[in-house]
Amino acid sequence: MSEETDVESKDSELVQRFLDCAARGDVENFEQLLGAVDIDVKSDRGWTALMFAARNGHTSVINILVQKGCDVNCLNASGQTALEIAQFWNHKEVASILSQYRQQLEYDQIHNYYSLNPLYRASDVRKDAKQLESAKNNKSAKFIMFSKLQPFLITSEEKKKKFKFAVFTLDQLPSSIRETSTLIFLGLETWDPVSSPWFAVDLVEGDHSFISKYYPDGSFVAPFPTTMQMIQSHAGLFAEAHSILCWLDKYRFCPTCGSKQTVIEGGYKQVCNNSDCTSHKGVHNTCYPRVDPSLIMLVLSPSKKQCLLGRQKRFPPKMFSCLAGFMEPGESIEDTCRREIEEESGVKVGRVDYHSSQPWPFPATLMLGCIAHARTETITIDKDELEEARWFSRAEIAQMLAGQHPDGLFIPPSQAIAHQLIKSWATSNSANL
Ligand SMILES: NC(=O)c1ccc[n+]([C@@H]2O[C@H](COP(=O)([O-])OP(=O)(O)OC[C@H]3O[C@@H](n4cnc5c(N)ncnc54)[C@H](O)[C@@H]3O)[C@@H](O)[C@H]2O)c1
Ligand SMILES: [Mg+2]
Ligand SMILES: [Mg+2]
Ligand SMILES: [Mg+2]
Ligand SMILES: [Zn+2]
Repeated sequence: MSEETDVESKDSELVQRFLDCAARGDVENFEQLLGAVDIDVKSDRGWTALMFAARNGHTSVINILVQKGCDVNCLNASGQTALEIAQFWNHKEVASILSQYRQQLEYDQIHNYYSLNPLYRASDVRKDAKQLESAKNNKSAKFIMFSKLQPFLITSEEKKKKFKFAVFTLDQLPSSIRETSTLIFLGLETWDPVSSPWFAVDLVEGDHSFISKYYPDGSFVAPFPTTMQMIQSHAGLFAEAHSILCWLDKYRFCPTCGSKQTVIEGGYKQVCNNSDCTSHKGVHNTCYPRVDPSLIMLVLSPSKKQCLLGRQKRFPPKMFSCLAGFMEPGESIEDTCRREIEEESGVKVGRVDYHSSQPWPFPATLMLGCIAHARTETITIDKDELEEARWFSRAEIAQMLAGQHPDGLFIPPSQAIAHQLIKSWATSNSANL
């Protein structure tokens, strides 16, 4: 047996034991295996530990898994969730726990990567200087670190090959850091005003040895593409923190009069220090963080049998994706979608249906995902934007999704909304699509 297959078989043995402990409700052995395998690892039939525990009504295993941040929404090969399994086998207590999590995640909606931020943003707390100050001194406050717009990440022990933030507590944070750094108020853990507040710390130059003291294996990383491999809840925290920090970094001076600004409201607002500045009068949106709406669309052919994908020059070779473009002032979602498709491909679009959205925090794009229904088929590409664009059949998309396209063509990974748009069409039975 080669070394590699040896490692693989040890891994699969661990996975088997892990799933087996979940199925039997063997909490003691299950907890011991938690750090050794991916918490969402699946059996051959696509069953996770959560599903096995749900099948047999093991409430204690379910509680451990949900608290560790397992994927509650995941589907097995028959398309069932753990909640549906618990309901089917009439395990009421398990079903009640899982449905609470389902509500928290507003699970019936599609949640794209970077959008699962678990915090309550509590704008009332950040707007009240007194409450904000007491949140900063709350003994249960949590702090995540950034330096020069790079997040400080560690590998996740629950989900192998994934990253997460190193989370610091108040007593681990040198008081000098709190005085010199900007603290971004990210939100509270629950609606309860006394629950743990979370902050992102933008570290300035200086002695950061406290970081490596607590997390010697962590590092500051370039956000893209590493943050595409984070546990989902932390990807949501990253999206919030990174967009705000990029805004504070680039908009230091008042856009109205050019004076220096002061950061208030936990990083969510900047005020101009010039008392004569007109930004102090009336409603001014220049002092709030920006979000740039952008459309991304899967265009379906008039027969609905094909979809349109394109390649930008900067894409990795053989990757095709949905067409996309920024919204311009005074446009509706539908207007932007029709204009960008016609500009980039020459295809004329009729109806536009909204699908789902995704924060794209590089620095602050909001991707609005749509299904667009083409009225014409002829393609004339805009060479500045695209290298190639063509129609793909459902069968060809299925090959790309499975990584089995004969020419090696592929689509972006599941974390990209483009992937979700393409997949939902390729796997849908709806006559409308
Ligand atoms: N997730 C995906 O699969 C996927 C695929 C394609 C594009 N995208 C994203 O969609 C977004 C828009 O797509 P695009 O680049 O094709 O847009 P686009 O087709 O509008 O062309 C980009 C050009 O738009 C202009 N522009 C107008 N407003 C802008 C703004 N607010 N910020 C930056 N540039 C602006 C710039 O000149 C830029 O070069 C980008 O953020 C891109 O990263 C995502
Ligand atoms: Mg364009
Ligand atoms: Mg474009
Ligand atoms: Mg454009
Ligand atoms: Zn000003």
